[in-house]
Order: sequence, then structure tokens, then C-alpha cells
Amino acid sequence: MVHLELLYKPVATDRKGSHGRLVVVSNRVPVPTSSAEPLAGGLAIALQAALKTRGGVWFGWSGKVSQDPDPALQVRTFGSISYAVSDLSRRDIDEYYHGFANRALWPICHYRLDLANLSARDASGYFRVNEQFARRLAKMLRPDDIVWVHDYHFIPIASCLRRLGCANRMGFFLHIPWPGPDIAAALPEYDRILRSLAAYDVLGFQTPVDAENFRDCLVHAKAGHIVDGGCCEAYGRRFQVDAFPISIDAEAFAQEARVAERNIVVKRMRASLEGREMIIGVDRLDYSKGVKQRIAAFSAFLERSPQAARGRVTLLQITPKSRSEVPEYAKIQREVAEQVGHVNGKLGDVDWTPVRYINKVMSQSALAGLYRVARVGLVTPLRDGMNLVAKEYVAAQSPENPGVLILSQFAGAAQELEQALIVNPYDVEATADAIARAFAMPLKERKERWSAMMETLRCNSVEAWTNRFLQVLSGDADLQELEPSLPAARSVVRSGAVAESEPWRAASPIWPSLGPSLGH
Ligand SMILES: O=P(O)(O)OC[C@H]1O[C@H](O[C@H]2O[C@H](CO)[C@@H](O)[C@H](O)[C@H]2O)[C@H](O)[C@@H](O)[C@@H]1O
Ligand SMILES: O=c1ccn([C@@H]2O[C@H](COP(=O)(O)OP(=O)(O)O)[C@@H](O)[C@H]2O)c(=O)[nH]1
Repeated sequence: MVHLELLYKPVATDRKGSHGRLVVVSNRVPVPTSSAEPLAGGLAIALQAALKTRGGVWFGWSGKVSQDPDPALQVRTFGSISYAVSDLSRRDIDEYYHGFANRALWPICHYRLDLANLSARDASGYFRVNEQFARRLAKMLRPDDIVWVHDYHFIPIASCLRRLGCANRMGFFLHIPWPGPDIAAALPEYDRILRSLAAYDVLGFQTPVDAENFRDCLVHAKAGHIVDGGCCEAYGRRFQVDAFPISIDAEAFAQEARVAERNIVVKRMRASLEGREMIIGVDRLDYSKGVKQRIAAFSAFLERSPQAARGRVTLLQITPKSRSEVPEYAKIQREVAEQVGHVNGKLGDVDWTPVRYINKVMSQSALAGLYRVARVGLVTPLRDGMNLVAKEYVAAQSPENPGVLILSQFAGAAQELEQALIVNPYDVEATADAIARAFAMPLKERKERWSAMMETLRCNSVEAWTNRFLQVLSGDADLQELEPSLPAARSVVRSGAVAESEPWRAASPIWPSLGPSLGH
């Protein structure tokens, strides 16, 4: 059902505790084609649930190119939720999305100054597109709406809306990391970015370290100061800054994994393994995900394993292509393909391919079943905001015989999932050790580690994440009242430290026999 856009004049209010509509702003908008269509992905489902409860609008880019330099807003309404999207011109996509967002903000926020491409044209396109979106959104906003902006594509939209007279409560959640001042200062238009962020009422980051880094940036740039707790003052505004670690619906994912035994992809995978063990990696093909280092670690693990045992393990690497028009992504695509060919050529045999490398997008149902089949989940990003794959892998495991999660210390998820085997992904040898350790791990230890991680996921569900952010943004509660209730990881989340207490860190590598004991 398509409705015409209703126009509302923005009226200034700054009311705390208001319960107007929720307006979610994100670059990608999962517009359903019918009200019966199920959404894919926990985040989309959680945001849709929040929108349904309050009534609201999901606003952003359609994902499509337009020939028109000023494309119209298209609004589709299903029940209490309207999806409002507009196309972008080729030039806007190049400058705003491929350019500034994915060649400047993304690499710098992922600590990759070496990959950053600073272009004044891209910067001006980024701010121009934000201005265009803000003008469209301002026309739709009601005075008591609360606005929740997601991610680095739309940092300036709140300041644009403020200039247009919108005094609504506005919150921003950054899904990617935020580095400390030494690195963040390399961002093009750094002062303008910080100033834009100060236009929000609540700034949410994935981890306490990211939130702390942001506060440091304000202080270091002499732009503002910390008032108390998570409150900051900068550029003449007072706003809340804190960590809101995103999560998944672990129970729903576990249920998906239980029934996915029947999924045809899972059945085919199981059959083709012919009794071999499987390690799984699932990542967009992005240089931040550490896929090259991971394949090198798997290869090192195989090379060190006894000759007869090598052919008993397969790495299934599911890696959909991403942002292929960005040169740095095209490069990593070539490099990984070449590396996989090299490893398979060197170590493979007539009846065994060590790395099964797939560029297809898999359904959540297939992924859930494949995670459950995999004895090891290998999640080794060089830097990642959260990494939901790590959480999904844990949720998908069988309680009677759980697999082992190997997790990079540089994924946001490592601050909660401290019972994973935490590795430095740059250290290929250490990651190979961790693979060996995972295969040698006794069932009792696997169960203990898994139970603790699963409990953490149950406590900090994606629904709890949404509610906590919205309660703070609505002004209904203070942050202190709403700390995430994570049993094992609570102190870790607050302190921002990666756990240092795993006994395996001190232990010498345990090599698996790769004999019958491998049976999962
Ligand atoms: O929209 P794309 O350019 O195709 O990229 C896909 C998404 O990638 C990023 O995901 C991040 O969000 C996850 C959930 O919070 C988090 O776990 C992960 O660490 C991040 O990398 C990006 O932030 C999204 O905006 C993109 O849509
Ligand atoms: O073929 C695929 C690969 C990934 N995903 C999903 O994409 C998300 C990836 O999120 P993550 O936080 O790990 O990384 P991002 O890609 O957002 O940086 C997870 O929910 C995966 O289940 C998927 O549905 N199909």
C-alpha cells in the first residue's frame, strides 16, 4: 500500500520524556515488499519491532541509482510503520557512499590510515547528500518524534536538521569503531564531524573503549569537556555519550539453528564433508575482516599437522562480495581469491579441498545450520565494531556438543564473549595454535565456555539494546539505571578491557591428534 507523504512543519520542542513516533535513519532501509514478508537479520527485526510499538518512520537511501538529480521521496506504509526512501544520483553515490563514507570514514575508523583516500570532492558530496536528506526528513518530522540515526553515513544529518529548526530529541549509534584522537584526527573535516556529532542528544558506541575514545577526541581537540558519567559538553551543547553493545536475538537464532538441520544447503554441506571436521568463517569481503590472515593461519595449522590428519579438516569461508566499486575492496577480492587458490593448490589433494571459498550470500537459516555443523567458528577481524557473526555462531551451537569460538581481540564482541579463545589476528602462528587448541578442547570445557557466552547473549539481547537506547534517548531513564545486565561480562563491558584471565593463554599449544578424537 503506497501512501502520499504527509508534510509537517517542524516546530521546535526539546521535551524530555515525550513519546512521539520513532524515526529511524539509516543508509540501508529494509523496505518490505508486503506486510507478510519476514525481515532478515536481528537488527532489522528489532528496529522494526520498536517502530511498530511506537509507530514510526524508517528513512534513508533506497539503494538505487536515479537519473534525476533531485529524486522524490517514496513512502510505503505497512500498518504503523512508514518506509521513506529516496534514490541517489550516480555522482552522489560515488561521493557520499563509495567516496567519503567508505574510502575515508570506514578505513580511518577501522584504524587503516594507509587505506584512507581523502578527497575534497567526496567530502563536499557527503555533506551535500546529508543536507538533501535532512531537508526531506524535516518536512516529515513531527515535533514530538524522536530521531535515531544509525551509522557513519549520516553523521551530519542532526546538525542539518537543527539548522532547519528541528528541536526533536536525536540520537546517533555508530556501528563501527571510533578510534582515539591520534587516529581520528586524520579524518577529513575532523572538526566539522565532531561538531556534527555534538548536535545529537545521545551518542552511542559499540564498546566502552569506543565511547572513551570519542570523549578523548573532544577533550584533545579542545572542543569540550566531560561533565560527569557519560555526559559531555561541547560546541555549546550537552549530550550523553556511552557504550550500547549491539546484540542478536539469541533464542530465536538458536531455534533457527535447531530446525536448520532440514535446510537443503546444510544437508548438502554435511553430506559433502564425508565425516571431516569443519571450521566456518562468515564475513563480507572487507579488508577489516582479516580474511587473508585467517587463511594464512589455517594454512599454518595444516602445515604443522601430521600429513595423514590434514585432509580431515575443511575451512568453509562464506564471503559475499561487498562495496566492489571501491578500489580497496576490488583489491582485497583479487588477493583473497589468489591466496585461496595458492593454499588449495599447495595443500589440497584429489579428494580434499582445504578451503571452500564462496562469494554467495547465504540465508540466515542456512548460516544458522552451518554454524551448528562447524566444530570451530573462526572470527578474526583486524578491527570490527561488534561482529554479529561471533554472536550468531555461539547462539547456533548445540548445548550437548558445542563448538569453539575463536575470536579476535579487536572485535567489539570480544569485550562480552570473554570465554571465546581470544586471539591477536595479526599473529598468524598464535591463531594456528588456537585452532589446534579448539580441536583438542575437552567437551566439559567447551560446554563451560559456551554456557557462559550464551548466558551473556541471553541477558544482552538485541531487544534489550533497542530498549535501553530508546529509553535514554526518550529521556525516560538515566544511563546508570540502564546498564546492560551482562552476567559474566558486566565488569568487562564497563571497564572496556579485553579479558586477560583465560588460563589457555599461559598454556603451551595443545596439538590435536586429528585422529578419531576429532569426532564432533
Ligand atoms: O551497507 P554496506 O555498505 O553493504 O555494508 C554492510 C553494513 O556493514 C557495517 O556493519 C556494522 O554493523 C554491525 C552491526 O552493528 C557490526 O556488528 C559490524 O561490526 C559493523 O561493521 C556497517 O556499519 C553498516 O552500516 C552496513 O550496512
Ligand atoms: O552470506 C551471508 C553473510 C552474512 N550474513 C549476515 O550478515 C551479518 C554480518 O554482520 P557482522 O556484524 O558480523 O558484520 P558486518 O557485515 O555488519 O560488518 C550477520 O548477521 C550475518 O548473519 C548473511 O545473512 N548472509
